Amino acid sequence: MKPDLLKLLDTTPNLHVIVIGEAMLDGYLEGFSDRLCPEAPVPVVTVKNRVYVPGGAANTAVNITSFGGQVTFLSVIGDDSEGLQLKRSLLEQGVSTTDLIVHPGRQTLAKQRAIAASQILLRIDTGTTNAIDGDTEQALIAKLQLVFPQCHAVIISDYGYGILTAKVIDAIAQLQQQHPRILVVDSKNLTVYRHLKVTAVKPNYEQTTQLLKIPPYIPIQNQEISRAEQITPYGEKLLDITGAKIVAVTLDTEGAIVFQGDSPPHRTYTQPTNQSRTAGAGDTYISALTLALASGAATPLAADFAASAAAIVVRKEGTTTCSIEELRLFLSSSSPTPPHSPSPALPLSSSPTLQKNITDTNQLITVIADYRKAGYKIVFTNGCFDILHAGHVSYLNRAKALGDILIIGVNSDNSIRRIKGETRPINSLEDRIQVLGGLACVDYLIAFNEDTPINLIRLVQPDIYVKGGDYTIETLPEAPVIQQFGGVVKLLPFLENRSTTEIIKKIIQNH
Ligand SMILES: Nc1ncnc2c1ncn2[C@@H]1O[C@H](COP(=O)(O)OP(=O)(O)O)[C@@H](O)[C@H]1O
Ligand SMILES: O=P(O)(O)OC[C@@H](O)[C@H]1O[C@@H](OP(=O)(O)O)[C@@H](O)[C@@H](O)[C@@H]1O
Repeated sequence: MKPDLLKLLDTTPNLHVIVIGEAMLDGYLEGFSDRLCPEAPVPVVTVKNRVYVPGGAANTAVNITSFGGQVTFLSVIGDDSEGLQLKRSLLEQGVSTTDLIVHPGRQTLAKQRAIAASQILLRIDTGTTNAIDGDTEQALIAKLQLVFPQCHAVIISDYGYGILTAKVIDAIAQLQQQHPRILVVDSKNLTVYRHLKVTAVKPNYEQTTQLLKIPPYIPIQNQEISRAEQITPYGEKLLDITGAKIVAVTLDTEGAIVFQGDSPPHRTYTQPTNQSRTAGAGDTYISALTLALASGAATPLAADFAASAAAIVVRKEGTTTCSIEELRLFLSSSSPTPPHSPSPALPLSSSPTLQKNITDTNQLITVIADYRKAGYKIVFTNGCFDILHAGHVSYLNRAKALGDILIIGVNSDNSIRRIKGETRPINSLEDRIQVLGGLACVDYLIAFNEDTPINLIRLVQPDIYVKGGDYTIETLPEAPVIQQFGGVVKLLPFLENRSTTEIIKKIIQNH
């Protein structure tokens, strides 16, 4: 359970958000390709299915609606078939098109992808990209003036295709002075919004390096630093360049890093989806961030909310959104995924189950602190888990059910040798961690080399410490330590006739 984040879901439906920016029509032409074009060495795609969805700023508007918010969508489209299709798609997704200005002199922006065998082979962009004319500008400003005083928040979704002209930006600045609102900007050129002193900006990594005029990070062997590490020292500079109160830098597979005033940067992590074919994860992120800030959430909570929504959409294909129900399910799920899953910078091996393995106690402390802040109950247990059997699995599932996050201290090979003799363990620490990591109930694993887990327990300070076997509270050496910091000890009996020693005996007898 993530109580604070879940509470936000109750407030977002009451919010009215203006989205202003470039409406696009995203097209997905899906088919197959079994030959090359005779005129040029390019694949011929036989289209079997066409899907059209709102894109660009229109995707942000749809995202607000899908979170249950009320949206006024301000944009300019052409009087053409793409414009008609876009209106239809917006209406299908519950976004009113009454505030869309149709300008016969413009061609609606459209981005059509040709897809075969799940690969985007080509994107064709069409539409007018120069600035809107004076009359359209005035009409847009008039609409803004009408709705601005009634809204809770404004999102500027500026792809640089002519809607956010200097006059429109100035009009927003004036309105913001008269009726200060949560004002969040996603723009390829954030510097032009500096004088607005906006609430938040959301550059992605590429835009951030451009803002900072630093070269994008290219990994060099043996000098691996993450993009988050590269950007972290620039928090103050980014706040200064953009004039924003909050700068949320989204880093695709690395999650996001959020800067605000003198507070330490707030980092969110994501489960990297390397083959992600999602378009508009940034649109989802900014929509959720804006709604959370408009609900009065503190910045770290708003950032976690946005990261959770983005984590949902990146599992989907194409231009897509996250519904309030999906988010509720995600946030209620007891199995932790982003925003708090371990950083991809952790020692990963080829196996995803090893992502649960923490080798650095500082990392463990950070992870636990984050969960605590969000109101989670930490359960801790420890053991050898050599040759995992049904008794272990049932025990661990019951341990997990006692709280939210299950952390296991796993005895190192040396500590098992000392406790159980030279012939043990049968399986190495790496293998035991790999097997335990495959269990859905296990959230984090950390090895310990001492004979008892007492030092680890002092570090974790679990809400609930679980121990199996024949102990009583009186005979359990860890019990006084747990009780010292207010934790609870739970003793769970093992299943009968299930033990690693029994398995070893059986193998020796029968084979
Ligand atoms: N491939 C991915 N795997 C996991 N999460 C992702 C991936 N791409 C994006 N995200 C999530 O979506 C957020 C916004 O995505 P990003 O690509 O940084 O922005 P934009 O879409 O604006 O370029 C990220 O902060 C991250 O949480
Ligand atoms: O900026 P260009 O490439 O010209 O046009 C925008 C597109 O790249 C896509 O950008 C995505 O946003 P994200 O940038 O993924 O958040 C979404 O808004 C899509 O709907 C949109 O088609």
